Amino acid sequence: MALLTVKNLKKNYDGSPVIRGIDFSINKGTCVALLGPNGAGKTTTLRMLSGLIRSNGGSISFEGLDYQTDIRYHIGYLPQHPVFHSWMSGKEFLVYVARLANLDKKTAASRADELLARVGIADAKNKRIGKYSGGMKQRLGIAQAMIHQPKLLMLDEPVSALDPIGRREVLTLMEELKQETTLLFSTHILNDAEEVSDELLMMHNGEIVESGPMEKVREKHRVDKINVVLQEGFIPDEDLITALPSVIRTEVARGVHHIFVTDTKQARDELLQLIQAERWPLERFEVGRASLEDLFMKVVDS
Ligand SMILES: Nc1ncnc2c1ncn2[C@@H]1O[C@H](COP(=O)(O)OP(=O)(O)OP(=O)(O)O)[C@@H](O)[C@H]1O
Repeated sequence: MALLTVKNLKKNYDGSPVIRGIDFSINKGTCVALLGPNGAGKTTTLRMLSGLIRSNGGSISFEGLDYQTDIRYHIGYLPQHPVFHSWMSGKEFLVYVARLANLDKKTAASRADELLARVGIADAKNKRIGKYSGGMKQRLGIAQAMIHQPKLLMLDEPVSALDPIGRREVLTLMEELKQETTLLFSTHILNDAEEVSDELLMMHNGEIVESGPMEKVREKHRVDKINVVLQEGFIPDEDLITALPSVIRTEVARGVHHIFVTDTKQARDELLQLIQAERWPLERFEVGRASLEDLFMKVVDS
């Protein structure tokens, strides 16, 4: 059974639809990226799932229970802009959050220590949060979301505001956490979705425009292309390339000829024959894979 099922979920703001009747489900043990540009409706969706705001229609169920039953206890949520008391230490903050989640004093302290170690900031547990780096704060935020051992961990844009080091720290932590819990995170950064998640929910203008396992989605929107790099300074006759039966069009960027084709196998043979016959100084030849960005553009344009 799916852990979370969403059916025809809607949200309006000031009478205008922001979430336009979305459907999806999340299976236990998966890591799902809710991917979409700014304003697509990701935060609004996560806020409805976390029980922070009400929907204007549709249903959300968790392990078969509808949201009339309070299922918030099963969900951990890290908002896009978490607020911390900067004068508290990391440990004090987690104990405070644990007490709010109804854990007794002793359990709260041991759970705080366990989580500080889990997210890799145990050494800084007595340091004031005001002195933490962005990556450390985000890791503390994830620990906060996990305090009550939720079955589903939801993170809203967990790495968007971080510098490269912080991003790496948090992405590595997410890689580890996805082995232990079901994870749903939102992002507008295609690479992050690609790196961490197994499944995609692509959102655009309040709708889910594509969803499914990463590889399946890739396969469905496959763009066949071959990248060719010739010796620097050598300019081939582009017309010879576009005249090949399997070639649709070509683009040249930073010395790489991106050749979009109908059939990669046939195009590979035709291109290699041409390069050999014309004695072009070949440096690199690779059968390309569409980037997630190509894919996203294709999905939202179609
Ligand atoms: N409280 C609100 N009142 C009115 N409109 C809102 C409110 N919250 C969000 N919106 C609007 O709803 C739409 C979706 O916003 P949302 O924050 O869910 O998108 P998002 O995909 O999370 O984007 P971002 O990454 O920029 O936060 C936007 O047009 C936004 O302006």
